[in-house]
Amino acid sequence: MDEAIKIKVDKGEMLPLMEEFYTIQGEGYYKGTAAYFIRIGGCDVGCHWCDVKESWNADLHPPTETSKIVENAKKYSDTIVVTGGEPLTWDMTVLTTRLKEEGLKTHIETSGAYKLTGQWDWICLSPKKMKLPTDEVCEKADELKVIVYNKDDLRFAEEQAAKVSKDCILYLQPEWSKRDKVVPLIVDYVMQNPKWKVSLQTHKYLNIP
Ligand SMILES: C[S@@+](CC[C@H](N)C(=O)[O-])C[C@H]1O[C@@H](n2cnc3c(N)ncnc32)[C@H](O)[C@@H]1O
Ligand SMILES: Nc1nc2[nH]cc(C(=O)O)c2c(=O)[nH]1
Ligand code: SF4
Ligand SMILES: [Mg+2]
Repeated sequence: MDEAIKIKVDKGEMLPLMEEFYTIQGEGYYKGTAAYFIRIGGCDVGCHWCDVKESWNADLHPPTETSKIVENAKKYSDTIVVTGGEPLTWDMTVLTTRLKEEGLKTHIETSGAYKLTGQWDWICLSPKKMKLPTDEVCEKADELKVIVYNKDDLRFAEEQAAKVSKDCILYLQPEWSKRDKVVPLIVDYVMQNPKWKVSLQTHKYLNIP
C-alpha cells in the first residue's frame, strides 16, 4: 500500500470499505429498525462459522476517505451501524466524530477484541472465545449478543454476562448453519433463565442484506 494511504488508514482518516447498504437491522435490540450499514474490512479473530469471511483480508477492500463515507451515509438514515470485519481493528475516532457532527446515531457491532475507540450511541458486543473482549468494552456494552453454535456456548454466555453492566441486555443468537439444532436449546435455556432473550438473524429470513 502507498505510504501516504497507510498513514491515513492508521489515523482512521481512510478506512478499508467493503460495502455499505441501507437495510433493516436484523439482530438484537434494534431488530426491525431501518439503518445504514457500513462494513469495514479486516478481522483476524477467525470465527470458523463467520458469515462474512470475505471481509477478513483488509487488503481486498479499497481504502476510502472517511469523510466520503460519512457524506454518503447521511443521505440514507439517521442511524448508522458500523460493522465488519472487526471495526475495532481500526481507529474509529474520526469516523464517529464526523457521524456525530452530522447528528447521526452511531451503533457498532463488535467482538470487542481490540481497543475501544470512537463515540458510540449503542454498542453491540458479540464476544468470541478465541479473542476475548477488553474490560472497557464489557463495561460499556449496551447489548451482549452471544452466538450459540453448541452447548458450551451457553456456559461461555454466562461467563461473559458476568463481565457486563447490570443494564446490558442479554441475547443468545443461534449460529445460522446450526439453527435447527440450537434453537430448541436456546428456547429452553431462555425459559429457564429469563434474564436472557432470543435474537434471530431476521434479515436472513426476510431475504434482505
Ligand atoms: C459479521 S460480525 C461483524 C462484527 C464483529 N466482527 C463481531 O463479530 O461482532 C456481525 C455479527 O454477526 C454475528 N455472526 C457472524 N456470523 C454468524 C453466524 N454464522 N451466525 C450467527 N451470527 C453470526 C457476529 O457474532 C456479530 O454479532
Ligand atoms: N440486516 C442486517 N442486520 C445486521 N445486523 C448485524 C449485521 C452485521 O453483519 O454486522 C447485519 C447484517 O449484515 N444485515
Ligand atoms: S469477529 Fe466478527 S467478522 Fe471476525 S470472524 Fe468473528 S464474526 Fe467474523
Ligand atoms: Mg451480517
